[in-house]
Amino acid sequence: MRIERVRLRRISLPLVSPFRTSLGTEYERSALVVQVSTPDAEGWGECVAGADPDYSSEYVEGAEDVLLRHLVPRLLSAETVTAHTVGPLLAAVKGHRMAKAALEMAVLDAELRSQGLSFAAGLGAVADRVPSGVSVGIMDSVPELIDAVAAYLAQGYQRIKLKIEPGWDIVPVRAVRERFGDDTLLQVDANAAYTRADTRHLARLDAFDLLLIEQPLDEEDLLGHAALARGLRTPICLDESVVSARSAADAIALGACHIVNIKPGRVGGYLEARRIHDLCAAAGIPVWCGGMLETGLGRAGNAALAALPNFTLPGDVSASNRYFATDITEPFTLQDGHLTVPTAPGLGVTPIPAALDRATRTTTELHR
Ligand SMILES: CC(=O)N[C@@H](Cc1ccc2ccccc2c1)C(=O)O
Ligand SMILES: [Mg+2]
Repeated sequence: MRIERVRLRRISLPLVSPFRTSLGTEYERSALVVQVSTPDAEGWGECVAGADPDYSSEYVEGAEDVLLRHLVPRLLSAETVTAHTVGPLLAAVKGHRMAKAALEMAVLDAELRSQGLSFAAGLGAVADRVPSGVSVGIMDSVPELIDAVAAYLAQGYQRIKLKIEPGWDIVPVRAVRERFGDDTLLQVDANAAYTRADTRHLARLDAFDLLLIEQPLDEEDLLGHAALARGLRTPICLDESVVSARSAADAIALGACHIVNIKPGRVGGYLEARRIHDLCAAAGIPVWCGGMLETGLGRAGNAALAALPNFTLPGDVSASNRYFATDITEPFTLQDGHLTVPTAPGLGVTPIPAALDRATRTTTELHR
């Protein structure tokens, strides 16, 4: 395909409720929507970088700058581009995986739409719906947490993930386990808030029969996670540490993780996400699809990815209304605890022009 024009929209969507993690509290989602125009089709992508470089080194202004200055020009000057050649075309630019992922996603969307193929068909989905889990933030009190979890379970969420940090871990996890019983699927996510010195403290979580503990230590501390894995019964899951298929292979070989949270934006795109899925399947490591407070665009791609065979644990692909009162696409809704995998060509969803315009703060476009 020949890329004629690329449009970047900085958008902002208010969150239905503040979302607090060990990284801080978010009140709105600032994101970047990428639109690629080719003679055959339009393609849509979403950059998952947050407002601040706290989850990873990327942040939305930086992503916008590297796209405009270094990434988009490389695609506009190429004679033809396919989703599989985006990675090699951009390889000379180091890092910036979330920015690259957004561009590859838009090219993949345009390519699949022009072929009349859905993301699910293109990626190799084997299910037409996926079980939906939910990520629950740190709250001001345990009673508030219990009320929030009760509401999500009533909506049908099949798995509860609690954000934890030092000072908010054992007590809230015990309260949720005791209030909602042993059959509730429960896991925690520390966003790297602990250190190796916390091993004995984190081992106290073994009492609560958790599915996993996600990213307890610093993203670069693979040996620390391997040592922690030897000190805990609860399986270790990595998120921030897994930035590519190579880093997934290294983490698994070092015994640093038993489970992987796959996020297409964090690893450079849906094609690398599938490589990690395949590598983990070969290694007997189950995976699940993480969330980055995506709009319906990223949510559509993630629902398709989560339908691949080794995604055997419920992911954080929640309904749109977990985060947004109004999405920029038709909302994803929970049906019997599942999200339906889109079947229309490409992502299967497109932004609703009025909603996209309302959320748009700035638009920049580059032509050939
Ligand atoms: C659903 C979930 O827990 N997501 C991330 C954390 C997270 C939380 C808030 C975010 C806000 C803006 C951008 C990225 C963000 C990532 C995680 O699994 O670790
Ligand atoms: Mg996480």
